Amino acid sequence: MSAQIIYGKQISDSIREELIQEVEQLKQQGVTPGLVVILVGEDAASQVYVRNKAKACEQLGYHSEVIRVPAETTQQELLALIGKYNEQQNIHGILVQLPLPKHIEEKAIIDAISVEKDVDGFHPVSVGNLMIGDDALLPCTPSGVIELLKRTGNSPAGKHAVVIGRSNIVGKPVAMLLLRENATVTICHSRTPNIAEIARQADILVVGVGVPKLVKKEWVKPGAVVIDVGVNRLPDGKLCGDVDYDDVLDVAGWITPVPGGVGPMTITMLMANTLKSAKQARR
Ligand SMILES: Nc1nc(=O)c2c([nH]1)NC[C@@H]1CN(c3ccc(C(=O)N[C@@H](CCC(=O)O)C(=O)O)cc3)C=[N+]21
Ligand SMILES: [Mg+2]
Repeated sequence: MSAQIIYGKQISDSIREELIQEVEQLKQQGVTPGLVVILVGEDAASQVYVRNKAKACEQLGYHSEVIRVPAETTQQELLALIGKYNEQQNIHGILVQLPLPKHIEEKAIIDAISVEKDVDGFHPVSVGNLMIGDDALLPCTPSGVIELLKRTGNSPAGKHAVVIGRSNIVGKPVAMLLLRENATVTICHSRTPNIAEIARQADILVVGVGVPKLVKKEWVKPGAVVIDVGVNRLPDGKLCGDVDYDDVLDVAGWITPVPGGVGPMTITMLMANTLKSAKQARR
């Protein structure tokens, strides 16, 4: 028996088809969704993501701007740039690619983005809205994970979901969304002594830690849904997840590949957030 593969790329394509319909309606009302992506410095991995985001904007007919500034850009200069786009009417989403160079305080940058345009869902107010359950722009990777589960018939309700990783961009928000979807949620991290044992209790296992091939078949309950959020660039240039895919394939019931799993969904949810923000800006 081999796991069913969750083709995030295909699911992402069909969501984009749905979005295109909505974009056309909005455009008839005179509004074109607009996204600006700001890239500080020359990080090679970031270049790929930024290119994929621009491609998605083109596919959906958004207005998109990619602003590349040098690694030496000061925090003050970056804040001024954000201030400009906060005011700019044709821009509905602002994404500053992380990580930033060390001399820039990430928190100051995230705080400066207007909540209405926070399409990453990283602003403290967005995070608070997520916690409370209010309508918010949700972080893209976590909401992509939920979409993958729902659209493959793996609704989290009543399931035991185990999240490995507690980052602000993946672990914590994905745990909160799973809770909102009525899963019973356990969060494991680097100081959890018996991770494999806990992971093996999961009906849904979500892994986002940045350790290539950490999760082996002994960590997985037969038939479990395994969602791999890891995007690790190996020395040979290949992408690899946090799950040892080949090892886990025969045990899991469902599994996301890397690439082609969660990654494309992240970008599609960014497009969905930008559209949502553009719709809200009409009023
Ligand atoms: N402010 C901010 N927001 C982000 O959302 C953000 C960020 N900073 N910094 C970097 C991470 C990483 N990230 C990815 C997006 C798409 C793919 C993606 O499309 N992956 C494809 C393949 C890409 C490839 O081949 O390199 C896949 O998995 O199939 C991966 C990773 C967004 N991030
Ligand atoms: Mg992926």
